[in-house]
Amino acid sequence: MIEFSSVTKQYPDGTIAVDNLDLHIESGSFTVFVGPSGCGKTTSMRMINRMITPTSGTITLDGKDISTVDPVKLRLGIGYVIQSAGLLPHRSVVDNVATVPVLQGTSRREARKAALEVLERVGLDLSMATRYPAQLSGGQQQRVGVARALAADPPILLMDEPFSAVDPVVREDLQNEMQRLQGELKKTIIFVTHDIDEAVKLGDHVAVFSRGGKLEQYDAPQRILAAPATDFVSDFVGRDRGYRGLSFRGSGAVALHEIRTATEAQLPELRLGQGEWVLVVSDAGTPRGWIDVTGVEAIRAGRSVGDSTSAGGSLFTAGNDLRQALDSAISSPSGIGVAVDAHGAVTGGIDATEVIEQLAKQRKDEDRARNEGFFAGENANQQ
Ligand SMILES: Nc1ncnc2c1ncn2[C@@H]1O[C@H](COP(=O)(O)OP(=O)(O)OP(=O)(O)O)[C@@H](O)[C@H]1O
Repeated sequence: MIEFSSVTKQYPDGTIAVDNLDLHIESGSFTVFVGPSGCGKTTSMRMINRMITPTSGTITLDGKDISTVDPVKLRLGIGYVIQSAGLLPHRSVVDNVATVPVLQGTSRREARKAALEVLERVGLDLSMATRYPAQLSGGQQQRVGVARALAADPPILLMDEPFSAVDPVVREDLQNEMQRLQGELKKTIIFVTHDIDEAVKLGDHVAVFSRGGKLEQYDAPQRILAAPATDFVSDFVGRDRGYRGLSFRGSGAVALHEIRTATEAQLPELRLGQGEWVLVVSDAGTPRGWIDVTGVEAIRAGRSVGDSTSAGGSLFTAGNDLRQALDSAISSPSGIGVAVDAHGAVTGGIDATEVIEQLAKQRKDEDRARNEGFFAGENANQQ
């Protein structure tokens, strides 16, 4: 457990980077510090491993004031990942990861063996292990950065904008990997980002800071989206926060309906009315695209299947969240979102109104549960 008590950091030029911060971080939690540039996220994080010293206030780690702990010893228990990965350019990937364990006295052979295991754990192909950092992509370097921070198995991991320098697709991969890793490792992670989407995706707790180092809200991500505590938070999380909040709602209870499908071989024989759509599938049942009456006529006139079908929308898997289900429906040319199984085969469809009905039902159930809780509490008080 990490506890900030009335922590302020004022730099010598008078800048107040962190203003009277009180924060309680549970062991094993994934806490994200989010806010605009210059709001004191990095300063707050670096005070935890004593790279920066608070001007006033105390930080305790499992009840012990960290200002009384030798910084070198303290940092042995705190992994640190930064945006540029910070790898040593003249050491191979495996030796970069083995650096800290070797410094701690592990033999080079043992440390390398362990390093390979950690590299595998963060999803890096082991053929990269003998390369030098410059021979890796940005995303691969970040994986090595995470592996290096994990190599000494520290209970705490500090991550300062680790994924902000890579493209959006790689970034999503790294975020998913991080979620998977945390599911396995259960470290105490403090993660800094200025991207609210990243914050609510990764964090089980999110701390929103505003300029001047003020903590505006510290809450579960769904609460940050559903009930912003201040105007600042409401502006910061953005206008489509309601839509983004759908990602915290499971789609499991939405019944899928059957979708009319056809394989390429069946297309010339299709009889469709105006406004009707059929999903073209491979022999294995995976979606290829949508076709309507105009497309079928084009095929009969000799056009290729590719030229006669409309590309499908996004896909979702039963059990994914409502945001994915809704996105699938509204991005689909037919208005029907396509659900697939783990092998990519179509399992059914959903339209946007069904998603919204499910949302309304979940909210009604929540209201009922809240009211029942409230009246139960009231009765208890009367007794
Ligand atoms: N060494 C320093 N001396 C003076 N001011 C500093 C120093 N380091 C940071 N600051 C200032 O303190 C404030 C908080 O900086 P900090 O880096 O903690 O913010 P941040 O939220 O992490 O920003 P970013 O997202 O841009 O990294 C900023 O106004 C910054 O200019």
